[in-house]
Amino acid sequence: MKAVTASAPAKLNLVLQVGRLEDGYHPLYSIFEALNMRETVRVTPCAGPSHVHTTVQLGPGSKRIEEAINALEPQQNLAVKAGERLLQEAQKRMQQARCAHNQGPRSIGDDGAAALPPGLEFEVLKRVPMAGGMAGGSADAAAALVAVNELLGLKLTMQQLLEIGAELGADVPACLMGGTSLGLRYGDQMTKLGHGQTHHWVMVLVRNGLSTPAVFKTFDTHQRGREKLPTSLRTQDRYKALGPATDLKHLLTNDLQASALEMRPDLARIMTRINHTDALAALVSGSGPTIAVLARDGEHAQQLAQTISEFADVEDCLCTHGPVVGARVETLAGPAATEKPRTDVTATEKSRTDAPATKESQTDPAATEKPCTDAPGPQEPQMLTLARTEE
Ligand SMILES: C[C@](O)(CO)[C@H](O)COP(=O)(O)OP(=O)(O)OC[C@H]1O[C@@H](n2ccc(N)nc2=O)[C@H](O)[C@@H]1O
Ligand SMILES: Nc1ncnc2c1ncn2[C@@H]1O[C@H](COP(=O)(O)OP(=O)(O)OP(=O)(O)O)[C@@H](O)[C@H]1O
Repeated sequence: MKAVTASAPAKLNLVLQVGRLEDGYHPLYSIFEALNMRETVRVTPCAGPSHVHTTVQLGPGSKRIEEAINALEPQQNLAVKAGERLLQEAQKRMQQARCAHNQGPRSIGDDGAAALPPGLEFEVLKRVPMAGGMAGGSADAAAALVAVNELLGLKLTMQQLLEIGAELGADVPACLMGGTSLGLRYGDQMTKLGHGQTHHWVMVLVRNGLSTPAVFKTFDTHQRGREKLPTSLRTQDRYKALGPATDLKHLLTNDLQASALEMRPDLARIMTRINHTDALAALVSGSGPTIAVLARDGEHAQQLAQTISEFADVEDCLCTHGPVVGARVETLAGPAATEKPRTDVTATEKSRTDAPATKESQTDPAATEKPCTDAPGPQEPQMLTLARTEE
């Protein structure tokens, strides 16, 4: 059994409308755009229990984030959770095959060529900030699902992966699907919106993360939940989400923004200063604290990144764009993700004098961005109703 490497994108909620708390979760009406900031996960079978090592490529904060992620118990890491979930699925299938064939094949493959490994080794190359509101952990889970599906020859469809992904975290389906997508209910009822124009963003990073449950809690304290949410895509939203930046700027909405800004006065100050630049628009990304700034084009994004990176409390600015393809296999036996040279330095780092803001945010050579028209892998259904069923 060979190593498999897969990648998955970060997300930005172009629209995030939030309803009132129901059974521990808030219903949503959200339009996601997959960003060209990709997490890469390399999976190898191993003889012992599953384990994970993460390398972070994020400029100034990398070492700190690396330590925090590597300090997590393997079973708490979303990449491991996702991979183990599929390993269990493979074990279940093998058991069923054994019963059906009375001590039949030892593997999940029809030929019984290889036994299942006891565990999996994950090497994660992280380029999405931790607890930044861009679904970095969910992207790790999405990449791990696609990689382990391939490694174990499970042949699960996109629909099946989306169902499993939704059980792991609310943002995992968006990272699997990529492109521009609508998420209803808990973000688990997904529809792909088709092919949109490219949008250029500056992702403004600050030093400390924000906990998603904590932001939802503040939101509830102020009873900010909408009584009613749209139950299907609003036509005007589709055009704005897929259209040029000049139309998109009129769509951007985040119901969690007020709560995130309230919890973090530093963000509120940065937002005020951004509003005095010539950016088309700015909003908090998901539950924050990252702020997404919409630019006219790539050059404008670089200029904005240069300006904003000088603001107080801004740790770094990353230029990126979307929409891009969802989770996909990159190579069947490529070099370890962590062995790849950092050819993708991107950040406008305040502390770095030799790195002008002229490069795009990450593009792993193995994960080179392509327009989302070439979305590979399992077939994408148009409308998907996923695991979290109504009680
Ligand atoms: C805010 C968003 O990023 C918008 O895309 C997502 O809804 C959050 O996605 P996520 O981080 O993958 O969230 P999960 O890991 O599933 O949930 C973390 C916690 O956030 C809260 N949560 C999450 C999603 C949701 N629709 N309502 C919630 O109240 C719950 O307390 C939950 O226990
Ligand atoms: N592979 C992982 N990468 C990052 N965090 C992880 C991972 N696995 C588990 N976690 C836990 O999940 C928490 C949130 O991580 P993540 O980086 O996905 O936040 P986020 O980007 O704000 O998420 P979202 O936008 O989906 O709300 C972390 O604080 C960490 O404890």
